[in-house]
Amino acid sequence: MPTALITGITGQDGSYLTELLISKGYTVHGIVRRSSITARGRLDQLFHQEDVYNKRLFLHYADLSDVTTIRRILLKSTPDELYHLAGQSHVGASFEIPETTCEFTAMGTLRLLEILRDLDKQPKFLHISSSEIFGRPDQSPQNETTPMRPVTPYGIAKAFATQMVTLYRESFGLFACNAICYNHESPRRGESFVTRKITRAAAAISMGLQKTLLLGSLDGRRDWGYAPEYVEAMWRMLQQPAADDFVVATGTAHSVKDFLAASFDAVGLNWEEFVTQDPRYMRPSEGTHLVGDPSRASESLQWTAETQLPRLAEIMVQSDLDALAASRQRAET
Ligand SMILES: C[C@H]1O[C@H](OP(=O)(O)OP(=O)(O)OC[C@H]2O[C@@H](n3cnc4c(=O)[nH]c(N)nc43)[C@H](O)[C@@H]2O)[C@@H](O)[C@@H](O)C1=O
Repeated sequence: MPTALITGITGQDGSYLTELLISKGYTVHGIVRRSSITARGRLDQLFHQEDVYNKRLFLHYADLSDVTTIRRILLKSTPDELYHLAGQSHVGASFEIPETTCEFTAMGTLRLLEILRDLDKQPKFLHISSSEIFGRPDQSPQNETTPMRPVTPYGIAKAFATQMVTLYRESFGLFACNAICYNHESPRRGESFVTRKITRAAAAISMGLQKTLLLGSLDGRRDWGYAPEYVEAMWRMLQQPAADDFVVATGTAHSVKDFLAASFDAVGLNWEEFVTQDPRYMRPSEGTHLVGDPSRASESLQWTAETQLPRLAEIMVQSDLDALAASRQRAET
């Protein structure tokens, strides 16, 4: 059975992708950044399956700047497929830490490509790119040929990495793909991203645990899909006869206000009574009109995003309600 290596395995996408690959019979190696807190909660279900952890799922410590260790992990695990999901993924934070963002997101990707270039057995490579590379595009929806016009440090770092992946495919013959992913959410989304911040607040307010929700700009429109479906598209990309780039998106844009309405509707509340705008969450510059055209993915991968608003918000709110109820019960016993 095939072997995969995943950078960013402990993240939202990494955990869903690991579950998908394990269910398909893969052996999965994951690279984990060493830090004082080991945030592996998203992989919990797999750790508790006796025939999986340390039998078909192996974790290795390495930082994306640690070339010698990454090379050693690649040489020892000899993966057939390498999914590169790691990086500093918060667009707002990239204004505070542009250098760190470029270090991990841009240079981290280049370093991996350079290691692959020297390997005798080169795995198929998938880089998770982002709609942020388009920034303020001239055309809407965007597809794989839309020119990149990033307007955030994160988007600029992703544009660099995306272009490098294309270069290594075209000039060095690597089987290397960019999954140009639009926003994709789930109950495992980090709480600092707007969707999860909203669904958690809607759940907490409805349970009397929170009074208000502070947000930044409500004008943004995003193409929000469901993360477990997006990792399926990533896997399908590496099963193609030739490497290519694919937009992974629903094709429909919604506003932050739409997401608020769907989430607060799910608990029978009106969001306008609880939301206050706070300049601390405003960004110096924002991408606009970001909505993807997933036609190529639909035609070549037979992939379509199924879950959209309001269902997406309902799934996330229900999960937050369940988690808050469970933690309240633990506190009471
Ligand atoms: C495709 C792309 O998708 C994600 O990046 P993002 O689109 O920036 O996602 P977000 O959830 O941080 O913001 C969405 C919108 O919501 C607005 N917004 C308002 N108030 C708050 C607020 O309080 N927090 C946040 N985070 N956003 C807020 C914010 O200004 C923006 O207009 C990442 O996965 C990224 O890695 C990626 O690649």
